[in-house]
Amino acid sequence: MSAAPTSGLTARGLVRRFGGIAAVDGVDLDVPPGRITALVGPNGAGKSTLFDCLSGVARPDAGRVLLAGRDVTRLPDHARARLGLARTFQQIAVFPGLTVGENTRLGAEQGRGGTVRGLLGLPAPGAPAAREATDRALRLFGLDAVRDWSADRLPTGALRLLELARALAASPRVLLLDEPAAGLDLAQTARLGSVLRALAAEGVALLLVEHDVELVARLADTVCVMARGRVLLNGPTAEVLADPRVAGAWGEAAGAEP
Ligand SMILES: Nc1ncnc2c1ncn2[C@@H]1O[C@H](COP(=O)(O)OP(=O)(O)OP(=O)(O)O)[C@@H](O)[C@H]1O
Repeated sequence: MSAAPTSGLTARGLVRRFGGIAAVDGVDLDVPPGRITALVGPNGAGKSTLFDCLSGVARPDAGRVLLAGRDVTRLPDHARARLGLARTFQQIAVFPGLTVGENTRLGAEQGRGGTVRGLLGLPAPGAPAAREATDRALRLFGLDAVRDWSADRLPTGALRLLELARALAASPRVLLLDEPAAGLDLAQTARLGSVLRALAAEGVALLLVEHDVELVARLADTVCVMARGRVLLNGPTAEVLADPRVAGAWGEAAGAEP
């Protein structure tokens, strides 16, 4: 087991059971700052359940989650969000009655500005900082032209980008993305890729669940392959993708023994 990094996100010995089934079964994972880590594996491998444990949507039955070196295992999702962890979901979740700009602004207001600054004894970030974070997120995802549209007018791809913009507006230090390219066209996927690389270059720690092999090969620094609740392989992208147990198809990992 590697030493716990002082920043980014770390999981040690995570277990999450549903009845008699361990959906996550003793997972160790490091999501370091400045890197893109991809989490892959066949349907039912436990990827979303692991995301739930990391983001605080679910409480693990055993193990620990560290955010920037701090044990957050018992903190709920909103408290982790204020400490710098943002997450998107497989099912797109935006507020349809609000505009694109208002949805994005919610991310800026729920993000780490408030509590982290508060803990440091600094004043709350205030409207200008939130506006700046909102504007930047909208610009990066090409949504400025539709910022006054009601979110329910957006097609699926743009809705996905809006969810990403809202997560980004929180100025996270750790960003968990559950199938961020689902529903995106080629141009939107390319935009997503360049935004994620830019965030990594700024020092954000990124973890993404992604089924698109080419996107993972192009973007990820490290790939973690899960099967049946366990980590089957974890290492540099090229090495993992060349491993015969993965063989170019995530689904085949299901049949391989660790
Ligand atoms: N709320 C739940 N109640 C009972 N079993 C669950 C629940 N959520 C997940 N599971 C089970 O846990 C296991 C892991 O599911 P999970 O959704 O985490 O896998 P996944 O890798 O994200 O799959 P997919 O790629 O299809 O999203 C599966 O066997 C699933 O049926």
